[in-house]
Amino acid sequence: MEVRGLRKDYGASTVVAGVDLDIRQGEIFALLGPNGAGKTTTVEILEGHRRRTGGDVRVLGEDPGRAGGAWRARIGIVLQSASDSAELTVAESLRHFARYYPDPRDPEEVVRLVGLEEKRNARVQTLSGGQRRRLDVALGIIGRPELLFLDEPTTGFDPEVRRKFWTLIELLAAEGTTILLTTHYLDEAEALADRVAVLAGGRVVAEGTPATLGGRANAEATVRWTDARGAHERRTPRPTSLVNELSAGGGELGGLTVTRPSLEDTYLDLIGERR
Ligand SMILES: Nc1ncnc2c1ncn2[C@@H]1O[C@H](COP(=O)(O)OP(=O)(O)OP(=O)(O)O)[C@@H](O)[C@H]1O
Repeated sequence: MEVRGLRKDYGASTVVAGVDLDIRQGEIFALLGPNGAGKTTTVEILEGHRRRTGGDVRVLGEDPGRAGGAWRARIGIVLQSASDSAELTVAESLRHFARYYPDPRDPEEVVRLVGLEEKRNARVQTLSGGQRRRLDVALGIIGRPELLFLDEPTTGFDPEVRRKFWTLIELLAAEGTTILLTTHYLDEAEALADRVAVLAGGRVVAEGTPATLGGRANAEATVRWTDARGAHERRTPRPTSLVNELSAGGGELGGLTVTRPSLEDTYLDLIGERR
């Protein structure tokens, strides 16, 4: 997927202001950013659900603004709020949507993948919020997409289900599915994404692997330790030297920790919100 100079205006206000992205096949890419940053707008343009004001976009080799049904069958979409087929059961809706695709997954397999076996015969309207979201994910992957868009996929998931969902996403990526997800959970981005981009005010303010984003890997570290005089904390760009110095006498340093900024610290710095 290649995006160059993507722009979206609503009247006089520009909500996407020149975004460039390259997402490789089989990659898990996370789009981060505060509310209103332009994530959903960007993703909806890439899905062909919204017109752009400017820029070049190629998704699976085609312009989503012009692509037809064959292209659409190659992508899977999980929106923030899904359309409803509340009268059907879980298994029925999966069978129903499978018919739209040339090479769908087996609906029973998909029920298992998202952990809805016990609810396979339940009507959609009786599902809990988190179960409903799992069905959304199931519907997003039923067509065996080459590219899967996930807009805040795990909102409302309990911790165990979130972990299972991460495993599912990793499985799909291992099969070669390209995944673009938006999320407000930085632990999710850190666990899943090969690369992340931070969007703020309609611009990409940083891009990289979760480990190196915003110079994180080489950022100033905080060294903490405790001795007879109490607890100490020092920030330094060269923590190894400091620890060497402190332990020169050969003694153990009590409670020694060396920490770099977390992805969340880095993210908050990037969007200008760090306390
Ligand atoms: N149809 C529309 N008309 C006018 N403004 C819009 C429209 N859709 C979105 N916007 C504005 O565009 C900006 C970006 O919205 P968008 O939904 O892309 O943000 P987001 O990064 O996905 O936010 P969130 O994290 O809250 O989902 C917001 O200021 C929003 O109010």
